[in-house]
Amino acid sequence: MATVVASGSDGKEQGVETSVTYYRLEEVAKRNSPEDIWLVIHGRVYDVSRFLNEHPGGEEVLMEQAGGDATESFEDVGHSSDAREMLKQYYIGDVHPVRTRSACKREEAI
Ligand code: HEM
Repeated sequence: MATVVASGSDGKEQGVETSVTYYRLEEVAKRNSPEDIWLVIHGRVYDVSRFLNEHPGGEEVLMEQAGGDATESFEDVGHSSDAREMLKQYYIGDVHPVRTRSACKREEAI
């Protein structure tokens, strides 16, 4: 009796078709209060509102980066792979790849 193991040879694993929400930096910048705080790390947007008082590095450092690009400070700390894994829980979308007028119009039309 042979056992055939399907190993996703077509490469269509989950995640391939998922849609991404894009946020403009202007939108992210508004989320800078302790109740509503977003950060950008490596072009991805994270809503860390519910993580503020759980962050082992304290809430102050997150507040300092609120609404902005925290990539450099995140990397400077040398966060562990556990910390990087945690990012997924707070991921809400990507930074809008293009900031041209036509791209914005296209987005509004969707
Ligand atoms: C959603 C984003 C973040 C997550 C999930 C996160 C997670 C963590 C975790 C799990 C630790 C414990 C140490 C480790 O495992 O590396 C930590 C420590 C720390 N984090 Fe973050 N962090 C985030 C963003 C930031 C940002 C933007 C800063 C900005 C400066 C920062 C500064 C620190 C500092 C200073 C420590 C303490 C390091 C130490 O005492 O050794 N973190 N963070």
